Amino acid sequence: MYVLKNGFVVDSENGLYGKMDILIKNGEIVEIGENISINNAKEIKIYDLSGKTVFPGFIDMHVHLREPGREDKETIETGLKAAVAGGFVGVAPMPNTNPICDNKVVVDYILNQAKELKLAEIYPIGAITKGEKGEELAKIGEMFESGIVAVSDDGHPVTNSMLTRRAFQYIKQFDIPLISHSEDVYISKDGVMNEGEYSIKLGLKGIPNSAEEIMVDRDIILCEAENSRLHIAHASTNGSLRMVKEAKLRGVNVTVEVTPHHFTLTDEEVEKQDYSTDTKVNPPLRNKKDRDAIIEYIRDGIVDVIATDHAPHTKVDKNVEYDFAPFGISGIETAVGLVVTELLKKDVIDLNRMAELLSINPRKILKIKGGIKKGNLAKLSIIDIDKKWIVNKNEFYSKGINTPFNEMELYGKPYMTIVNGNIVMKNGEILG
Ligand SMILES: NC(=O)N[C@@H](CC(=O)O)C(=O)O
Ligand SMILES: [Zn+2]
Ligand SMILES: [Zn+2]
Repeated sequence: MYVLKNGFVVDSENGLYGKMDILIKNGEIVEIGENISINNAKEIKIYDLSGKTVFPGFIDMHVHLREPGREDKETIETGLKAAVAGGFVGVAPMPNTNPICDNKVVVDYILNQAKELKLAEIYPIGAITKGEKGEELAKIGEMFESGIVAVSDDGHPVTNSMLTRRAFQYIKQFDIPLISHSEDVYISKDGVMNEGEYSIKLGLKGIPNSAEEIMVDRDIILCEAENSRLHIAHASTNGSLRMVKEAKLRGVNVTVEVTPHHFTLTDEEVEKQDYSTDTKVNPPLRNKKDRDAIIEYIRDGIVDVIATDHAPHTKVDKNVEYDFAPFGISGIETAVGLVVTELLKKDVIDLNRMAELLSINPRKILKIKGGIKKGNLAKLSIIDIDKKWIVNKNEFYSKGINTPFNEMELYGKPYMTIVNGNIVMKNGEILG
């Protein structure tokens, strides 16, 4: 039994906003209130959270954990350590592992690994198509029985529109979303960065916005026609978000996420960082207009979720010419700092909206229980909002140190992560 004292608690879903104590017993929240009186004080451990903000546990609904198959890039264990260090109580890993998570055996394996570790919780995403090959539907029904929360072929689009239409029809019975990696591969082919001023200047092949937007449009059309559920992954352009907004206004069941790297950086970074392959990501860092548009769509409520698309790679894989490096940024340990620095401190969002983007909305989309409420298991992200810190990739728990944010000064450091009542991270230390 322990009590979290004097933290500033933020959870609009449960009408909480203010300095409060939270009493936790056997993993459960048993009391929330101002100055909870503690009778037999000796048996109760007290954590003073003065100056810290207590959020309902953050869920990162888009990560790549690389296990099974590429344990040199990340394992479930290193990925979940990185998650709790980054302030997340749960993550949804994408199925582009080896083997692909397209059947119940892989889903069960992932769930079992995570259960033993007792770090962050894991909510697997199953493939839409067998082997993410885009040829025939995967065993979505049996994966759902095992516990997948969504389907996606992330890493690739499902190019065949008829097959995508069938997927939209099929998932309706499970009420799970199809998460779209929106990319027209004929348009993006061989591209390595955003198409524009900088791709020309740097002599690199560009990926235009249209490669993304055509598929966002297609998937909205298919979702609307089938009255199904769509979630757009890593939206990076003004056009993508404009189409999502229009679809939402029409009543289409579509949600959208953006990543910290897309709302923070632009394609200019490829030049600034001297062709560092840590700036290479899919979709690419876009121009300033698109970056500013993303921020406006976060401000006006159209963006539902901030997800990291945590994509760890080895140094060996990244340490090649720009053209040949894999796409991806290791992002789960810098996400909260970037949200605080780039959005909260700049008044794009407030504390309530931050809880919505990182906890309430991802839970709604994936149907995960949570929230700061009597009787619920304690899943909490406790953040030191005003703490300044400097990103040091060599201190990452993730095996992937492929970050374009190294040495950046940020506000907002995760202080404590509580999963099912267990304090799994405190002050940067993982407590097993
Ligand atoms: N985002 C990336 O640049 N890379 C992801 C794949 C993906 O999210 O599409 C990866 O798996 O490495
Ligand atoms: Zn993707
Ligand atoms: Zn991804």
